[in-house]
Amino acid sequence: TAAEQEIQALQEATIPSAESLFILDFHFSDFGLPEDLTTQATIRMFLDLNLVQDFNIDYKNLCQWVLTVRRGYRNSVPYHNWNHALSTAQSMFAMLMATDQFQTIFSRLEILALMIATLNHDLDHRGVSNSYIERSQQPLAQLYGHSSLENHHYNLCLFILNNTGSQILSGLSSEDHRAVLHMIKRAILATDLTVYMERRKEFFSLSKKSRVNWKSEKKRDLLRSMLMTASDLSAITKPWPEQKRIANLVAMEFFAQGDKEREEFKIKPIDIMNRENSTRLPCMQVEYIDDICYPLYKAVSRLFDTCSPLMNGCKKNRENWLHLAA
Ligand SMILES: C=CCCOc1ncc(C(=C)O)cc1-c1nc2c(CC)[n+](C3CN(CC)C3)[nH]c2c(=O)[nH]1
Repeated sequence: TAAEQEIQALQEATIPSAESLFILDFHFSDFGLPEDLTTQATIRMFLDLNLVQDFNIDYKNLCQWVLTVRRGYRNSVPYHNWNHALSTAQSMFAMLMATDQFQTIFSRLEILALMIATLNHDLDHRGVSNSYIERSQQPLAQLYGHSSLENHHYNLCLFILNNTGSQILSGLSSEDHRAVLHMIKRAILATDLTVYMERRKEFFSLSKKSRVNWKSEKKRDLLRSMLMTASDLSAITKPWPEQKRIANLVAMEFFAQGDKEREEFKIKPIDIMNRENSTRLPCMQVEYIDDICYPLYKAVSRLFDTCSPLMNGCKKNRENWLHLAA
């Protein structure tokens, strides 16, 4: 079948180096990257983090797993699609590869969990938020209640990992298997912005300490969650042409939800989802950066200065949006 041929082609492909794919760069953009190179870039990340070797991952299973995860995203959705999943995983990869401290703070199993979680964190996203799902009483809301979407993303991640032919965790001991699934679930649920807003205060105070004892599992869990959000929102740190392009995709998706909310629920959508506010998009972006993004990148950069390109990119985009808002 076509799927089997695609797995075969990926399995036989010579995977380009990280340098030639620019996946070590914080300013990486997958814009224009052909689809088959996006799957090869994912394989390259797993290879260069030594995960294939450390966890005895069968290479054919890894290829099938990557292709199945890619197919799990809807290309009908402007922003929350495979490209967003890949960029999120690449941001995590760039931070992990740039920061020696992460190699000592995190175990190999934690690195594996973060890479699986970033790639799977928005699986089957429909381009609408939790609040829309809950209001429209979609089955997902009945099924999962709060963080309904993130629970759905995790369950699909689990489904693919259990699928014959894509069981990349089959080489793990049962203890490691249980531990990595727990960390993957925590990491995916951490990408719900409400969870991030609840937990970030503790992280910000940690970032002001001169020294942090990362031996504590509680602190490492918090750090993993914050790095998930830093990766998830990393488009806000990209060079202006890329940020502008992404903002248009996000706006398309948000305004489409706003239109549906007006149509189906006869309600006025929130500001960022209200197409009538599109002229105020720049100043909404400045607010978004000030309230949600910049404080996170500042805290991460304070703890790990190798990640400061994320903070600087975010600061630069604030200036760019402010200039447009004037
Ligand atoms: C209409 C949207 C304009 C474009 O918006 C964007 N463009 C680009 C990026 C990016 C990451 O590069 C991000 C955004 C962007 N994303 C936003 C999100 C989801 C992460 N929220 C949540 C929902 N709200 C709670 C109610 C907080 N507000 C946002 C915003 O104002 N802008």
